[in-house]
Amino acid sequence: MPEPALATNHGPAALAAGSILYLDGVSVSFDGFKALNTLSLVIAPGEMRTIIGPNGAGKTTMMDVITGKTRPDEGAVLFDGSVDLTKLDEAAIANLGIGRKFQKPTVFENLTVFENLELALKGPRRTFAVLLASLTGAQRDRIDALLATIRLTERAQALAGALSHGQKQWLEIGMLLAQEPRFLMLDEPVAGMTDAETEQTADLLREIARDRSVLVVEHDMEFVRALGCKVTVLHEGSVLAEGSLATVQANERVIEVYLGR
Ligand SMILES: Nc1ncnc2c1ncn2[C@@H]1O[C@H](COP(=O)(O)OP(=O)(O)OP(=O)(O)O)[C@@H](O)[C@H]1O
Repeated sequence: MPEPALATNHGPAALAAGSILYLDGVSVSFDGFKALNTLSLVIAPGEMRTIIGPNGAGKTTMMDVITGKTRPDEGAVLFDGSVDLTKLDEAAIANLGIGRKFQKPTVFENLTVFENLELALKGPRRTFAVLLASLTGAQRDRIDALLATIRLTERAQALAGALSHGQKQWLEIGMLLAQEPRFLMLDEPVAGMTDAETEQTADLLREIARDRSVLVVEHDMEFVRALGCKVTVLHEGSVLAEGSLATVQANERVIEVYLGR
């Protein structure tokens, strides 16, 4: 039998094969302005990655492309090595196990913390009728585990509306985790949090990244440092630098972009 044509360990196909998320040469234009400009990025299974970059660098557009909200003009966007996300709608992409947390928490303020998680649990009936049906022991255990992960065990019966801003963010992370995502994106999760909450959020994210890939878009450099993962710097829709936080902070081009020189 002849050898397969792609019997190389180096080409794009090989890079994509071992990845959870693979972006190659992705461009998006709005009225001729390139919000993403041949962006390439590879995230490994189980990896946590932070994306930083000045305002307008393309971070939101990149997440919109991954979740199917925005279609790229060109380029490859593959999930799990081979699933072409540019061919799927937002619901299908969410069903693949790609979760996204927006900056502002969106929890049901008039329900308890427990009920919010109950609603979010993976299942065929994600409606309020779920709250009337009794929980199985396994579902109850799952909610208890989620409460522990998001540090809200003590607040399980509190109304979500009574939580602090940081706790609301954790609850929403718990609601996303309830859907068992394989790849979770978070947009500035610690904006508006106290220092103590920010520190706990870094611990929380490191914990959840043990079982899934996590991408964090962030401006808070202390938080980025606490996450301790590889950092990608976006600028004008492309990758400007990539590496440890110390490496990218020492990069001349990164310094120029951030200081506006
Ligand atoms: N729907 C749109 N129509 C026109 N221009 C857009 C649209 N969405 C984004 N842009 C432009 O594309 C560029 C990249 O925007 P994007 O929101 O992706 O950047 P960002 O890195 O998320 O910035 P920020 O940190 O401010 O949120 C910006 O110049 C923005 O004005």
